[in-house]
Amino acid sequence: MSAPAAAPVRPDPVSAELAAALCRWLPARRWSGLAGRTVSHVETLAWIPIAPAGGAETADGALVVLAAHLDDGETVRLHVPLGRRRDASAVPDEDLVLWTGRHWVFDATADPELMRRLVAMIRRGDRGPELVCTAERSPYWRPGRAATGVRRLDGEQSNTSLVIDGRMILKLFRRPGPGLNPELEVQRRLRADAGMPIPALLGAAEARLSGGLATLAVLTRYVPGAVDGWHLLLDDLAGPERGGAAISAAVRELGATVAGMHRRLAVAFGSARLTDELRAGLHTDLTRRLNEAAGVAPSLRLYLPALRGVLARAVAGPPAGHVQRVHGDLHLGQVLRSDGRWLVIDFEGEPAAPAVDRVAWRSPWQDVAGMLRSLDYAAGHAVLEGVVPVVPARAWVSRLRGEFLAGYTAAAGAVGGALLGAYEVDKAVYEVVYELRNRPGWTDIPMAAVHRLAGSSSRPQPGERVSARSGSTSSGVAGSGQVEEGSFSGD
Ligand SMILES: Nc1ncnc2c1ncn2[C@@H]1O[C@H](COP(=O)(O)OP(=O)(O)O)[C@@H](O)[C@H]1O
Ligand SMILES: O=P(O)(O)O[C@H]1O[C@H](CO)[C@@H](O[C@H]2O[C@H](CO)[C@@H](O)[C@H](O)[C@H]2O)[C@H](O)[C@H]1O
Repeated sequence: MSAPAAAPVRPDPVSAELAAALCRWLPARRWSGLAGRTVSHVETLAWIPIAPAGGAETADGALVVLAAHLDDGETVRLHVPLGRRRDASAVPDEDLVLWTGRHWVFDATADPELMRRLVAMIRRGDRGPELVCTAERSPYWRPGRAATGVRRLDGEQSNTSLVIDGRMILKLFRRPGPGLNPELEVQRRLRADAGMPIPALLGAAEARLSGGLATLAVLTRYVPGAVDGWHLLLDDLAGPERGGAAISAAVRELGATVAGMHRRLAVAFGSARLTDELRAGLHTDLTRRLNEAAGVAPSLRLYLPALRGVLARAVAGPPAGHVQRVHGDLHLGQVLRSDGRWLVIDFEGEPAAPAVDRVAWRSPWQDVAGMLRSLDYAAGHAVLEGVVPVVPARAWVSRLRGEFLAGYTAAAGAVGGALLGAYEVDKAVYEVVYELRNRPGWTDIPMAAVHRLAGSSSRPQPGERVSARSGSTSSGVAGSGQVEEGSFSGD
């Protein structure tokens, strides 16, 4: 299906005035990943009008792809859907970009009318000089259901998602890399596999850029009443049954679900035996990531020798296992529990990783390690918030790690060994950097895990403090970066 291409909103879409306003506005948006950085100028790579719906529209808008040039020489590609209205009183202040004297220009994801029009474009399969929309055949498109509204999610997100009428979720990718987005790629490749534990794909919007198509938005089925794993486990930590039979069974099932996901990804994308050569490459890669992380987070330097030892052990011993397409950033926030079933979302890989790394074949133990780290995170967060003391939190992690691994290994028919430990190190140091950049108050959670994973050789004495920012140690009371004996971070 195709509809006529919509006329441009105006001939010179990004005026000098709008460009200057965007330079000021972008760094404060979490999804831009530009906190604390300076955008010196923006360049318009695509300006795709949001087609009118054929009624009495009160807004116009466009899907805009910008190259944001930073004053340090880096250039970041961003998807910034923009809307324009005379009356923007319903638009939250933080979404307003510019008052032109006649109109407000704002983040179009704050505008339900514009977002509905985008969904309609996907449903029709609109195409234009810069646009390719595609719609899947799906019962979830069925008309006649109640229009309950458009709700933008307000949680921490790398992208921006909106729930449409409680039955679809529209995810706008904010950093559209060149080429097919890994999430859309997985959804398309596995759409016919009813057993793949992912929500059904409904459609997508892609931009034609000079380097090829870039994915701007994906529409999938919204799973009503779903609880993500992070909130489910935080609730359990705060509840009376903490680590009881029901949550243990759910976590064991989660292990089996992740194994099933790996099996299906391997069938769809292929796999290869983990040879000595591949293992050596893996070791080089993990060591490079560790060194880079230590460059950003000085607190890691103290632990480098011990952590390098863990990575080296992963390539000792006889090679076993295989590599394949994996999830790449698996954690409890990426799994949804609904009707006694787990579903996996967000196959984009690590938000900061280069596009080529996100789709590279890896050992499936990387995803397993991500989930184990996440169990540790939930406990660490509960301790940080004073919801649960350290000792029961440790016992909880230990128990649920065991359940997850039992579920995974039984379904996958394999055990992780040294490779799993190496991936836990990799994830924990990634998290230290992630938290320093995004949530400095949480940095103690992965730092405690780094301390545990490094073992006793670099262990500070009880009462000695490790500063996550400087890496220096000193005597002191509990505070930022403190690592306690009997840390909560697992067994
Ligand atoms: N199909 C879905 N059904 C219900 N909720 C969903 C669905 N997809 C995502 N969500 C919710 O949206 C949140 C963010 O989605 P996600 O794809 O992880 O975005 P991001 O890549 O920006 O982190 C998830 O944590 C989950 O709560
Ligand atoms: O969900 P994203 O793809 O944006 O992933 C990034 O952000 C995550 C946090 O939102 C971050 O995950 C870390 O914090 C989680 C709790 O908020 C925890 O469950 C994870 O285990 C921990 O890694 C993720 O690392 C980052 O890539």
